[in-house]
Amino acid sequence: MAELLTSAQMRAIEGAVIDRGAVTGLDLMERAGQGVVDAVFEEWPELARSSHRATVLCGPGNNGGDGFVIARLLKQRGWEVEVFLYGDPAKLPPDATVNYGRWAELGSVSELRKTGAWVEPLLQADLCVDALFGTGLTRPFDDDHAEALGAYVLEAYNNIFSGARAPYIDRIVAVDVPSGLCADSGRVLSAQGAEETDPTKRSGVCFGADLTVTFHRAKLGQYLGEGPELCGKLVVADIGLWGGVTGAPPVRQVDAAVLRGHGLRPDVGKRADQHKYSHGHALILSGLSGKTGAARLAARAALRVGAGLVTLGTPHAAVTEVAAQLTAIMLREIDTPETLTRVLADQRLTALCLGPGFGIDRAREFLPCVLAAHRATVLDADALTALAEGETAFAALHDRCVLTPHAGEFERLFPDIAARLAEPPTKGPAYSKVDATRDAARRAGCPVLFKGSDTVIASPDGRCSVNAAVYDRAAPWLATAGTGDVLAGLIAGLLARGFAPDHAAETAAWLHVEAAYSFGPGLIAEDLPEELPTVFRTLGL
Ligand SMILES: NC(=O)C1=CN([C@@H]2O[C@H](COP(=O)(O)OP(=O)(O)OC[C@H]3O[C@@H](n4cnc5c(N)ncnc54)[C@H](OP(=O)(O)O)[C@@H]3O)[C@@H](O)[C@H]2O)[C@@H](O)CC1
Ligand SMILES: Nc1ncnc2c1ncn2[C@@H]1O[C@H](COP(=O)(O)OP(=O)(O)O)[C@@H](O)[C@H]1O
Ligand SMILES: [K+]
Repeated sequence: MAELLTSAQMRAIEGAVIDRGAVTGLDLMERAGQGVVDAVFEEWPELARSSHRATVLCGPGNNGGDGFVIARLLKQRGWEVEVFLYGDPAKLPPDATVNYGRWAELGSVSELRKTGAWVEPLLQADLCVDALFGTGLTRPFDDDHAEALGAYVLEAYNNIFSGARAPYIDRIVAVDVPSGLCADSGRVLSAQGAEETDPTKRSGVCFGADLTVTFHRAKLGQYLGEGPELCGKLVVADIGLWGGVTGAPPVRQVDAAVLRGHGLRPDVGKRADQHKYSHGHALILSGLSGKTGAARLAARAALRVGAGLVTLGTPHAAVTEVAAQLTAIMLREIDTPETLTRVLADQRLTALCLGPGFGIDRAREFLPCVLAAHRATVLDADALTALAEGETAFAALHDRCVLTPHAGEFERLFPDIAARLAEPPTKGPAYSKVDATRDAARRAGCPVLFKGSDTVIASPDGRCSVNAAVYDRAAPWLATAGTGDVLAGLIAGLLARGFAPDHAAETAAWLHVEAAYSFGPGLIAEDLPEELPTVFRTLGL
């Protein structure tokens, strides 16, 4: 299980190991610098074959200290290295001071001045090392030096509005975190209101990288928001630390191991002595004629993910349309909440899905009955919009529900939380999608799955995981109509099988991306359920 750390958690792990006397901060800094150099040569083997030119930008903290180590290690390999320091050498923290001194025996340190004397060497270098700020970033680039850097980065290199990257810096490696990016939130810190007085500050500035080498464990901000785009490629270097997060529940990255823990494995998956009712029965409520596709997608996904039976609850007027397109999925006429209540008397119906293509008016009408049934329930799409309208419905949510909002639905459901998340992040650590989803789950009293390429799943007790479709799992072709309906169906199918709501959400989110990734570009929502058998085979199920 991979934990994604906040800056504070990383500091605590480092502090605990140092306090035990097992290692010194100086050792860790040396290993960190070596880890970056190793990763650079792994990524760009051509740089390892002969000596080259590097420009190293060091900041005022230990991230800068790592930069001095890297400068020394490259110099010792015969590289031509120029080092610039942003800050006062007399104020460097102790380990960085030692490494400043060691570097000073080999080369000079220039001040990272407002005049931008460092820009030219940077452009001519074969490698630029960004060791300005790491996990200690507390505010945006905000003073004179930073202004020059900011203006340069903004104009020439990495304008986060346009996403434009400078074509002329060959290779940029970020030490730990791209400078300017908040390691906890994946957001670029920015000065509030600055754009009104100075156009160069109209947004946050971040030194986007081609390669980011982080230490011990990945940080949350490398998987959230703009983090993946700005990190480029992410490598985690082992620097000999151990131990995980204590106290608050850690944020986990959903992976195959997490899924096996949730029961998606051969021995407790499906056994030969079981029959279809052992695997539960999901009821997916369908919309009116012309809107039934979404529920059919969800139903297909529920069946493929292993629910023993799946029934589509269909309004009378849509029965012919739906029936014409079903085979293994069953159909039941459900026109009113009263009929639904009668249908739900059958306790073998183990999970419900309300929302996809359902219609907001009908969702408003059915929601109280669905919630009163106290069955494991996915609320998606129109059900979320209806839920956002009424305090009574919201209060009726129970811990067997799962909410699956995308950003727009999240904003309707939790306007104050969304507003906080939308505020410019002026201080580090900034409020993150993880914080927002945790707050939402606490308020709702049930797991919330907040969609996106950085999907976050949180439970009311603070447990939280990230299922990010980024780096080598990027599947941007998931952004196509109907994939959300498939996700809702996957969750419903897993709920029907008896998965706990948060486990169902995590498992479904992971399989969803895995199926998309396995299918590849050209994917449409219909393909997702059909790709599941391949994913299961790959998992050895
Ligand atoms: N933890 C570990 O296990 C290991 C950590 N290691 C390395 O240490 C790094 C963390 O070091 P760190 O804590 O010294 O923080 P860092 O990112 O260098 O910056 C802090 C300095 O910047 C300043 N500052 C902040 N924002 C600013 C701004 N906008 N503009 C101007 N100044 C600003 C801030 O000032 P202050 O907020 O105090 O005023 C402070 O002086 C970590 O990322 C990794 O690379 C490895 O060596 C080995 C193992
Ligand atoms: N760029 C992306 N990378 C990975 N997954 C994405 C991306 N964009 C959207 N998704 C996923 O696709 C699904 C879209 O769901 P949703 O917004 O409800 O769409 P729809 O209502 O059309 O089904 C979500 O699971 C979301 O996490
Ligand atoms: K950095």
